[in-house]
Amino acid sequence: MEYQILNNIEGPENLKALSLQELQLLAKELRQYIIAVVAVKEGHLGASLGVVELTIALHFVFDTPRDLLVWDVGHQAYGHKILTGRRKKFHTNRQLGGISGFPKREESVYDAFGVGHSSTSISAALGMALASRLKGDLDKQHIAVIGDASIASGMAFEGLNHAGVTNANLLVILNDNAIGIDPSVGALKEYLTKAKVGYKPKESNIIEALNFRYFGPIDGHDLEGLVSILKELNEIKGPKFLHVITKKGKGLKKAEEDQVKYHAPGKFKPETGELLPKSAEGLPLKYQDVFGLTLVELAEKNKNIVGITPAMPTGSSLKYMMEAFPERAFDVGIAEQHAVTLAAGMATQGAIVFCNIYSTFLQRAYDQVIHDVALQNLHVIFCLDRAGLVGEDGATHHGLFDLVYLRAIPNMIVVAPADEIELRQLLYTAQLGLTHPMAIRYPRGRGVNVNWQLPFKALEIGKAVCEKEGENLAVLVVGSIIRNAKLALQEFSEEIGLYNMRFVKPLDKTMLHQVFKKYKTILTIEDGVISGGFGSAILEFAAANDYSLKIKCLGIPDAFIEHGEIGELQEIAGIDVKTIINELKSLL
Ligand SMILES: Cc1ncc(C[n+]2csc(CCOP(=O)(O)OP(=O)(O)O)c2C)c(N)n1
Ligand SMILES: CC(=O)[C@@H](O)[C@H](O)COP(=O)(O)O
Ligand SMILES: [Mg+2]
Repeated sequence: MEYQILNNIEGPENLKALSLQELQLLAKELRQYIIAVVAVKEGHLGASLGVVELTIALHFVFDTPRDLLVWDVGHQAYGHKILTGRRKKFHTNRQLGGISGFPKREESVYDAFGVGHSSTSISAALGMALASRLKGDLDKQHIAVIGDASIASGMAFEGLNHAGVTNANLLVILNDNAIGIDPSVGALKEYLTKAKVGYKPKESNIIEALNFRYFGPIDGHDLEGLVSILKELNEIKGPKFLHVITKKGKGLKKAEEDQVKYHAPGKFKPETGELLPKSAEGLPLKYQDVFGLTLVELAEKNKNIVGITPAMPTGSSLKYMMEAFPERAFDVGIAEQHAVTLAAGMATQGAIVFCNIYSTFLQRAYDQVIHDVALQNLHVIFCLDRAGLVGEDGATHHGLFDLVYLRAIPNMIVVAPADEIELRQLLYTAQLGLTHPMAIRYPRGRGVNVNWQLPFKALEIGKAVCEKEGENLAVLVVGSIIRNAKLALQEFSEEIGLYNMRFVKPLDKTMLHQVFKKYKTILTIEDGVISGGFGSAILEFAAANDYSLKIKCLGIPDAFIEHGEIGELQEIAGIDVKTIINELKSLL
């Protein structure tokens, strides 16, 4: 396809002179360009396709970057990136050294706020609006574009609640496509669905009740209508709310028909949307599926088992339990804080709750983990998927802090299985009448064993495994990064011992005393931040017991790690096989 208009767009200033007809052609080309690049380079697709017209209309009407535009989550901002000077770089999206898959302040002045985690846009845009007012800048617009799943999160409500009493120059645009990654849930979603079909009793408009002027719902693919209403809104001061109806995946039939799959579909044929076959035959299962399928097995045997996910049934594979036991598995929407306290409440009543949250998203519910779960020593089982480096989603999504923030909490058991079989056995162990909260963290992607469905066997809490005895040097590892350690050790003979420590808390002190008495040097390896993590726990153990061995810790250094392939990022962080080999050589 030729990009007659798009090829001449170096920034939003080039949009201003275009006619409506040209803007409509631009929408077609922009959509086509996103499809062409994402088909080959992968990434988030459906969300960006759905906001093509909205993106063009926003940059056409508003004076960006002077007017400040905040995209919630940011996975829908590909069109925004392309129109704001990154068209030629778009093919590097999410690759090492390339542009980020999410808006990022250091990447462009048009990216008013860095995003990745949901529901921050209203607070951020409100903050900007209040700051503008303090500076006397009263004409500037501050715009938050937020999806129907993201607006149902607590943070978004908090922002709306505050904005409604501020008179700030804030425009909240609800991009309502009735779906998150999975179908949206909750009473607000039901309300919005009714609003779409014309049920709009003014006196009970939830948005107007919060002191916003409400506009809509309008068709988010009608460029002319969008331009017209945005021009009107640009003249209105104070908090205002525009309800826009769009279709996720718009313009690619298959993406419209299977919106869950095409949220981030992997490679596909750009002409048809047909997914390129990816054979999984003979490959180990993904960790998430081992979690999901094992949970169903356990739930079949134990009726007290309950599952919770905050808006990630597909990504976490809790969907299997939702299908098998719909009354015992809950998708609570993007509500990590609620998910944790809900789990705590259930646990007080004897439910055995598996609360599955991506490691990075549990950060949002830290107080709930401490105050509602751990302080009351409730038996909630946190299953933290996507722990460690996640790859192309980058800094916002890596699960690198969990070992640190969980290890610090009294009563918590913190464990990182070495592979998916250990994950299965830990899930089994976790529901056997433990009296503490427990966090099981495991990585994105596939495991290492084809036969994962071994008979259930309880693993002793706080017990490490000696994989291999050595002579001078012991390598202590937690989690699936042990794979790199095993590969590295193939380069050496008998002198190096290898220990799968499994538990970060409680540590296997008996094993550690043996190790510290036997070896001269210790190397710890983890795929989390070094400061305060597993290696730190070993250093603390050594100090507490007056051991003066040489201890070296490998893990993620004190810096945010960008996006790229996991192997590339491991190299940057210094936890790849080659770096481990070099470390071992220098320690021997
Ligand atoms: C705090 C947090 N939890 C979960 C996610 C994972 N996530 C990314 S996009 C998304 C769905 C967003 O849906 P919506 O806001 O409706 O936007 P759409 O994809 O429909 O454009 C979810 C759950 C996240 N980014 N942040
Ligand atoms: C935008 C977002 O937060 C999600 O779409 C995330 O990218 C999902 O990650 P996984 O692909 O690991 O499920
Ligand atoms: Mg949505």
